[in-house]
Formats: sequence, C-alpha cells, structure tokens
Amino acid sequence: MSDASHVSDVVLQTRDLVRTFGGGRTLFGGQKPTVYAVRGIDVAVRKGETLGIVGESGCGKSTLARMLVGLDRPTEGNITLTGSDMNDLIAHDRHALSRRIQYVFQDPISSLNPRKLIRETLAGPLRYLRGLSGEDLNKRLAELMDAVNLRPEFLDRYPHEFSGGQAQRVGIARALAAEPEIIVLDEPVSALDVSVQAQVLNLLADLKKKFGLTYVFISHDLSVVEAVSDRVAVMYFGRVVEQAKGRALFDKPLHPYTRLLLDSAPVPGKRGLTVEDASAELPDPLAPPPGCAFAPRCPRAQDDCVAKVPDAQYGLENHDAACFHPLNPVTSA
Ligand SMILES: Nc1ncnc2c1ncn2[C@@H]1O[C@H](COP(=O)(O)OP(=O)(O)OP(=O)(O)O)[C@@H](O)[C@H]1O
Repeated sequence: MSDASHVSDVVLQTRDLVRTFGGGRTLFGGQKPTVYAVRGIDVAVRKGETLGIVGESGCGKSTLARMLVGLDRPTEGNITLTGSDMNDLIAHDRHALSRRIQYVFQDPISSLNPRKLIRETLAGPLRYLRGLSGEDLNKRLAELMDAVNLRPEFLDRYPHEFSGGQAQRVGIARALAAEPEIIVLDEPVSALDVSVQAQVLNLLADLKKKFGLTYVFISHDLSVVEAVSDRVAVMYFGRVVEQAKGRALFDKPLHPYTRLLLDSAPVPGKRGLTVEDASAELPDPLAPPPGCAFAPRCPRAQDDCVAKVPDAQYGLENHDAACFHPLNPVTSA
C-alpha cells in the first residue's frame, strides 16, 4: 500500500506484517501445519483519523488488532508507533506502550473480570499506568464514568449486572483510563443490539473529538465501517486488498472483491450487508494459493492473477487496490 512513512502525521504503521500459527515439529518428528492468519499487511494510521478495517470472519482482523496493540508479535515484518519499533517498545516498557495505545474487545461482558467490581477494573490502569491513588483516583473514576455516560453508583457493581451496551461503555472507560493516543476497537458493537450499537458509536465519536483520539475500527459490518471511518482498508484472506478514503472506496471501488461486497445486498439508504454475505469458498489457510487469493472467485481474473500476488501499486493516488485488473475508476466497472 502507499508508503506513508514520509507523512509526518502517521502515528501507527505496519510493514509487510505476517503472522502464522503452528508450524514446527510434532513430538514424533512430523511437521505441524502452518496457518497463515496475516499474510503481508501495510497500513498507516494518521493522527486523529479513524481507519476502518473491514473483512469477513477469519480474514485475520483480530490477529492484526492484537499485533497493533502489542498483545501478539508478528512472525515477520514490523509495526512502528510514531517511528519507534513496537518490539522495542514492548521490551523496553510495556506500561509506556499501554499509555499510548489501548484495545477495546468485541465481547464486552466476557472481557471484564466477573469477580471484580467495575471500580477495581477501572482503578487498575489508573494506578499502574497513571500512578493515581486516594482522592485523585476517586475523582478520575467519577470522571471516567461521566465520560461514558454511566452513573457513578455503577462503579460498585459487577459485570453481570450490566447490559451489553453498559458493559461496552465500561470497556471503553477502561481504555480511556490509560489516556491513550490510539484505541484499537475490535468489533466493538457487533455483540450489541442495533439500537444500542448507534448509541455506542455516537459515544465513540464524541470521545474521539473530546480527547483528540485516533481510532483503528475493525468490523465485519460494512455499514458500521462506512459510518465511522475516514479511511477504509478492506481485508481478504490475510491481506489488505483495497485502501482509500471512505467515500472513494464506497463510491468507486477498484478491487473486484470490494465491488462484490458492496453489490451483495444493497438496501436503500443503508448498506445492510455484512461481509459474511459475500463470502464463500474461502481459500484454505493451511495452503494459501500462490497468486491473488480472490482469483478463483473473481470475474476479472486472468493468468497473471493465479501466477503471483498483486502488489498494491495498481490504484490511484491515495487509493490502492492490490489487483492486476482493477475496475475502471470512472465507471467502477
Ligand atoms: N492462535 C491461533 N492458532 C491457530 N490459528 C489461529 C489462531 N488465531 C487465529 N488463527 C487463524 O487465523 C485466521 C485469522 O483469524 P482471526 O481471528 O484473526 O480472523 P478474524 O478476521 O478476526 O475472524 P473473526 O471475526 O471470526 O474473529 C483464521 O484462519 C484462524 O483460524
């Protein structure tokens, strides 16, 4: 994808990021299979923007998210946070990294410790990452609850006493407690009812403005990604196949896979489609195809598509598509 390293406002960047699982030898000397979860990802996140990452189940979104916040390490490639290598940051001072980048999980209730009062859940990062105690800590707890529109008495409840939406507000408050620059949100509203989804998305938008945050917003739901993102990266089978400003990508997609996603279930005024609707016959992650992973399903595929993996330079300025035969940017056909 575009080399954004010269752009000074890039805060988070990945280069040729690969993550495999398995491999190596079994006890009896056989070969363990290798699963290719992320197969070479280049993305750049700019300060203050929301980068939406959309992809179907199993395309590697969560694996990417976990690497972006330092919960998992790449097999190959690297991640930089305002120019510093993520591996160095992890090795040097994990707390310092946690003060800069935080993670919000998909399943709000199970991501909270069921045996801890919300007060304790939120006090942890305030104590260990921000060094607060006593009255300062209590004051900050109240501020955090206020920021996510939860009543202060909820501090003395347990996670099971919360609805999904309330629990996700706590998850967001826990991330905010660290006062991070960047929050990686991995399917933050997928587990919530549609009416509650809108409230949480509005809250996230308000918080972004109020605290000058940068978001990486990961979802399988195109309409959600379209609603929240400044730029969008479309993932397919461990790679980013298209990346552009939200409007450009939704109005004039260049990659046939993006086109398929957009066409699959049009609903007037709203894209009712989730990427699952358009996914079928995915390649085997144990044996990735040599060329473009989408080629077997692509109406535009030619011999070159099955011979080698297309790089991302076949797009327009600020609009990349990893495709040898992209759609016409004028007619998008
Ligand atoms: N710890 C692991 N061990 C083995 N394979 C894994 C592991 N984690 C992920 N994978 C595999 O890597 C691929 C990508 O998984 P990942 O969870 O990142 O995808 P995803 O897009 O987040 O999907 P979902 O939305 O269903 O969580 C899948 O084939 C998955 O089975």
